[in-house]
Amino acid sequence: MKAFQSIVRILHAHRYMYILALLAISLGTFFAYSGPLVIKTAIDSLLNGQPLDGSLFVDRIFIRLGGIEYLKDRLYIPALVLVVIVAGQGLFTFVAKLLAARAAEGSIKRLRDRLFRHIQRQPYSFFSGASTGDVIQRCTSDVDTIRRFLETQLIEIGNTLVMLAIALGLMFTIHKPLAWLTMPIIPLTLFFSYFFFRNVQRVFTLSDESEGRLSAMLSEHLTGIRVVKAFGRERYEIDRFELLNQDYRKTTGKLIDLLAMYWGTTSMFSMGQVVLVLSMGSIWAVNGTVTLGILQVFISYVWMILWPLRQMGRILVDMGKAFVSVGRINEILDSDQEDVHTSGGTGRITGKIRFEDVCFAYPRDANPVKFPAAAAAAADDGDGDGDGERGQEAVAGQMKSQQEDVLRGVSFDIMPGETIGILGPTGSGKTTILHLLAGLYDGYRGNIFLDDTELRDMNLQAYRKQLGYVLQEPFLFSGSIKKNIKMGRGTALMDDIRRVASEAEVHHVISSFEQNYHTVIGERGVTLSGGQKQRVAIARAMIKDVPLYMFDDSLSALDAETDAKIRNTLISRKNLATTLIVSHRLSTIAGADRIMVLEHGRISQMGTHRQLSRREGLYRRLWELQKRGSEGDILVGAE
Ligand SMILES: Nc1ncnc2c1ncn2[C@@H]1O[C@H](COP(=O)(O)OP(=O)(O)OP(=O)(O)O)[C@@H](O)[C@H]1O
Repeated sequence: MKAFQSIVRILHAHRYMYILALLAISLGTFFAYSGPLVIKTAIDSLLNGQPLDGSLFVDRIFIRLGGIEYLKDRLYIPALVLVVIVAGQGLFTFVAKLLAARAAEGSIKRLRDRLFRHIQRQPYSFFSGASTGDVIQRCTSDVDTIRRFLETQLIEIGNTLVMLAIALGLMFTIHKPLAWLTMPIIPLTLFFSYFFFRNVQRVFTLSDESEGRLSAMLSEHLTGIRVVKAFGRERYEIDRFELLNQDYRKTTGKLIDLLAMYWGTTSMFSMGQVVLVLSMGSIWAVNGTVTLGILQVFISYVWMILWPLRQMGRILVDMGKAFVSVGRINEILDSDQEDVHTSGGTGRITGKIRFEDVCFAYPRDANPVKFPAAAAAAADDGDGDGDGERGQEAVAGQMKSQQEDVLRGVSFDIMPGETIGILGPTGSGKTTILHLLAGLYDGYRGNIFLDDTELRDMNLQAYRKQLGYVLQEPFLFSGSIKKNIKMGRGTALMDDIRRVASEAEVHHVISSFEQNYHTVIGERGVTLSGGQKQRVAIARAMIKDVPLYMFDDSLSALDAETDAKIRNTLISRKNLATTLIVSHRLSTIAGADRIMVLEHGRISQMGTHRQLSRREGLYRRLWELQKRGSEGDILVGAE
């Protein structure tokens, strides 16, 4: 029922067009049924001389056109009436299909827009738990399943109902006993179709989920193809794909089997029905109980109602699929959007930050959408032995650990314009601090103040516009380098773009490309190295000219010299903006105003390089290691 309501909601904006389409298809059906009636009246009255009793509208038309005697000598007139009827049927069917297609396309466009808008407004946690391939499948394949249903099948449901109503009305007016004989096929087919529909829904859910797993695997595989190649895992991946593909084929095969069973059985019903009407009708015609014209009408009508009745199977298949797809799309649409506190403060921040006893655990099972593909991937331990159980245990264990605090009572103050280096072993919570500061996760305990406003009371959209955040894994969009950098500030001029690119030490690289800033990167363009990508991402953040910058290990792919140059630039911008630099490289953060050392989700040390290099602790140990090694950089974790 919910799925049906959702379909109505999807159609709502184009409901009048759809109603017009239904009206047009009903008129088309009316014309279709009028044809046999004209032939019946011509046979019975014009050829066999029966009087026109006026009980049917066709009789009345014949009387208006001049009556039996007049038309007998002008048989071309009933023939012309037939031509008009056929043309009318064609015209109205065309109009109905056109309107239904337009209404469906319009509704589906709105649905796609709504889905994309909704996905954009999902919290960060949605994406960390999402299976990209599965989400793409919901936005494309599932949406298309609904489009097909709305465009072709929904109107057919209306058409079938109208056809049955008109046919039954006419048949009972013309000859009651023959009309009763035509009835058994209707409940029989509807009853059978209902069971068929239930089964289709069940099997299509399996098939759609199976397709989701296949899409997810494909999307992940294409993203990680370099790892696959580097580890020589092609055979394993091929086997995994073939297994999923086989599963998809199997579930789709079940659907085909169901359809074949449906067509076979309803064919049998239909033939039985035709034989029944034909044999009884012929006996009654021989007895003189029915006229030849009436028999001809009934044979035509039986065929005419059989087709849409049997079509019910196809309609129900598509309806079952559409309901499943609507359910999968609703899982996304029903999930809560990110609360960006639009009513909160939108003022410009100065870059003053205060963490007060902040504790945080990543939310468990944060994604409300069930991703069968992700579950299957989690249960696959990669040794190809199908040992799902151990895999499932691993997932449960992982879930448990996710509930533990990853930040444990973190407190610090940062003044506007300060540069803070954040250092700590892997998993100590460095990125988590930046995540919280960017408002990507709520649910922390304690307080985070920006100036004197708690983050929870700030308008996140307005606040995030004041952040320059360079993520650990820089992502550039397909398009020109200029377009990518301009994402930071849409109004930026070419001079600004060149300036920030120089500051990020990437201008000379871009200038060496034939089309310099217009060089297209990504799928259809130049592939940048890891370090070049990082630098373009840094330029994109720098062009924002904001009071707070956060660099999450963003200089890691750079050589020591470039790293030093960018650091100097950041330091020379001192007092312009507060800057947080997370790094594993000691040299990257040694020049910061203060350094925060994180261990196991707690701040173990905080101070200037001078202070920390003299104090007992992780920083000093690392610093001494560096001094002893003197060559190269010391990376935290290599201790
Ligand atoms: N989205 C997430 N869901 C659940 N747990 C997470 C998530 N992101 C990180 N964690 C966990 O939180 C802990 C801290 O992670 P965080 O990314 O903050 O560490 P980090 O110090 O930045 O590490 P690295 O130096 O390797 O980047 C880790 O144990 C990690 O497994």
